[in-house]
Amino acid sequence: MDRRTAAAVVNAPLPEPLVGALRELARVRRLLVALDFDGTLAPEVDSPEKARALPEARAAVLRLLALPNTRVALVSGRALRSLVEVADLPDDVLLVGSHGIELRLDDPHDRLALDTVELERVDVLQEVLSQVADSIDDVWLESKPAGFALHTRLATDENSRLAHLVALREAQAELDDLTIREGKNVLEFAVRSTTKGEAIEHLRRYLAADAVFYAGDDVTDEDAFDALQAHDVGLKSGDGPTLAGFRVPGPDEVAHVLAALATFREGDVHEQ
Ligand SMILES: O=P(O)(O)OC[C@H]1O[C@H](O[C@H]2O[C@H](CO)[C@@H](O)[C@H](O)[C@H]2O)[C@H](O)[C@@H](O)[C@@H]1O
Repeated sequence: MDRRTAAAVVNAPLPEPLVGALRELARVRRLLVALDFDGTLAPEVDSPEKARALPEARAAVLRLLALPNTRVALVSGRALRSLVEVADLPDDVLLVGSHGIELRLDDPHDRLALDTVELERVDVLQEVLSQVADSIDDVWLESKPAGFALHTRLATDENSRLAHLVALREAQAELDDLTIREGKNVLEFAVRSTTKGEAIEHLRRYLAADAVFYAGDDVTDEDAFDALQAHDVGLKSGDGPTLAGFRVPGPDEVAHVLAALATFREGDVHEQ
């Protein structure tokens, strides 16, 4: 799509039911805006460290952050450290990393503490999965505090399938009760089982939020959509089955929706 067509798509009016839902949501007293990062705020790229939120999405997030009783959280599969780097947002953005395992809320000293058994299991996982990544072309391993992501984005379909098969077989032969998640060109292994849905429930309680907006694009975001309640709004970015109430084609349109939510909420604040 060329830039003019893309601009026309993004500036196209949002569907009326979505606009109505955003207007309603903008009126609640305490609002949580929870956002997945890759594929939602940031277009997908080959190197995870190069991913950045679209400028329009970042601008909308900053507008939301400036509003009273409005908190923004990033809820990502990335390790917290990686999320902090690529997101580059102010410290009052709440962060959830590793699909819910890591949290950085308002206390910057909060740290994930794995017990000895978990640490040993991470070591075993590293040994097994490194061997898989080292033995198959264009497959690489991303390290996270409680596990690993086996990336196959640049591998052939055949090598990607092979990497998944061998990694599953070898990891499960060594360790039981692993949490295994398949995402976009990635297979993730963790020694803890927390989900993005649990993270949403935790954030809702932590903030005493009256309603939640959640946007996400991948399979693990479905846990978050599943945790939404009747008065919340879920927005799926891109294709694939979803529990979300609304869908847009991708990050450009997510940015448009966030800007609309900011505009409605700014209007309501001025009316109060
Ligand atoms: O929950 P998210 O914020 O969407 O994070 C999910 C995974 O994102 C990253 O991988 C994905 O995005 C990369 C950059 O666009 C892409 O190269 C890769 O193919 C995707 O799987 C991240 O590296 C993972 O750790 C996250 O779990």
